[in-house]
Amino acid sequence: MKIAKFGGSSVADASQIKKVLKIFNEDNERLVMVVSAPGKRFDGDIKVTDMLIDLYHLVISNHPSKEIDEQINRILERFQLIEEELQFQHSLLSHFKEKLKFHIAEITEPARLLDALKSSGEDFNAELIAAYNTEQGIETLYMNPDDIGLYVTDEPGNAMVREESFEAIKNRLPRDRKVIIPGFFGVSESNQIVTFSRGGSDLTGAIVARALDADLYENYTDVSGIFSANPMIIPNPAQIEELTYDEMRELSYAGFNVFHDEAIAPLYSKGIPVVIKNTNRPDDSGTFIVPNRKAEGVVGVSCDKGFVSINMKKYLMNREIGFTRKLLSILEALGISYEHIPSGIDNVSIILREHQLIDKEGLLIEQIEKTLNVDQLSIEKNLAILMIVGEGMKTAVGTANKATQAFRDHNINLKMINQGSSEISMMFGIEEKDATNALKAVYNAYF
Ligand SMILES: Nc1ncnc2c1ncn2[C@@H]1O[C@H](COP(=O)(O)OP(=O)(O)O)[C@@H](O)[C@H]1O
Ligand SMILES: N[C@@H](CC(=O)OP(=O)(O)O)C(=O)O
Repeated sequence: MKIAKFGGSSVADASQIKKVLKIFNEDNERLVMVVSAPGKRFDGDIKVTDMLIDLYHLVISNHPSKEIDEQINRILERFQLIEEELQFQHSLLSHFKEKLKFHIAEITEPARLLDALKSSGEDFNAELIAAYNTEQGIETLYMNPDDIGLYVTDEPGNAMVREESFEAIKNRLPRDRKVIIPGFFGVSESNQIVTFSRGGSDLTGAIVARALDADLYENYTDVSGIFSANPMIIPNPAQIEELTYDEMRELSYAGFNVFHDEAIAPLYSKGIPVVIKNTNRPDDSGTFIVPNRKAEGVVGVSCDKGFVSINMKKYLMNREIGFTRKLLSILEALGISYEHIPSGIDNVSIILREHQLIDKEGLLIEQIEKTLNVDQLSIEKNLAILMIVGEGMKTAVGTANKATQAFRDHNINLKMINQGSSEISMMFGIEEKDATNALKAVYNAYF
């Protein structure tokens, strides 16, 4: 059995939806399909998820109801166009309008309202596509996360799957009919809609694949696989045939947003392979993501912005037992997670995503000063992290050389280097302003 997830670009309009349904219907192994909200149809278009977020802001800032209604209509027009172009007979538009109005009228807590509205793009699309497929003669069930038992933690906008979901989904999903599920959200213990982080429909697909012990998780998008670098920055980058789970996780975490960095986690224990494929060119072989592979050298280079480094220096830090534990306790108490901790004998830095510090920067600094008594403390913002990744790096000699030489040749100031113990990735901290040049220089050094 295969689980197929189709991203926003694959379900952005009627012609894309027809391609998607052709792929879904032509293979009986494809029992379950997960869909995103309609994405961008052209450069400059707005994703339905972003239109829903705008709707939330209008509601929450008490804009006149006329403006709120206009935004609701703009969102419904996307679905109306899809219905018209599909020549769909049983319009769902008034039902969708009622659902949006219901969320706005009933949900008072802002973070809850945001998640309920944000989830609606996926929810409406799944219901519409399932009804259309049924109308075309292929009985297709729409099942939402509540129906299938996709239970998540209660962290608005950043949910994680709860363990009991796998058993529930396995028991509740029928095997005798095609099913379409909206991606991107689950339900919490208190029965609230909670979304994953952005791009999270990939996670829904992975969760369903694990629950049904699928043979393959197919992730359809608008490119024919994963490239060695972001194609928006590097023209015609080399395509990757096969990646390991660990390589994918490292690369997607640091900027390969073609696949959500947390979507590998549910697949690990069962070793379910993933293939990234192109809805517009379904016969292209795509990129496989597998538990293990024979690897040589560097497979990909990625770069992501928006990092902060909190740098601490204290003379004889290496002799102070418990220093790092106290530091990590401060982060834990403030609910902050970190990405890297490069350190020296008398200094340590914590690398964080900048958004983690919203509303917490002052408190964090205060706590560090009060508890750790450091000699120097500074915050460096606007950092980018460039990663080179490849299982083959474990055995290759001189890998770092090429990158550092590329930085030197392009006059790029290297702020830090870190290699994890798994030796499949190397991280370079640079200034955000250098990110594009650095990626180009390092890509050319390896490929
Ligand atoms: N290394 C990479 N390989 C392939 N695509 C990449 C890579 N890095 C970034 N991308 C971008 O990811 C896009 C697909 O992801 P996304 O926009 O989330 O698609 P979808 O709408 O299918 O969810 C591609 O169009 C491409 O521009
Ligand atoms: N629609 C959501 C979730 C998602 O996964 O979308 P996509 O498959 O288009 O990346 C978002 O824009 O974040």
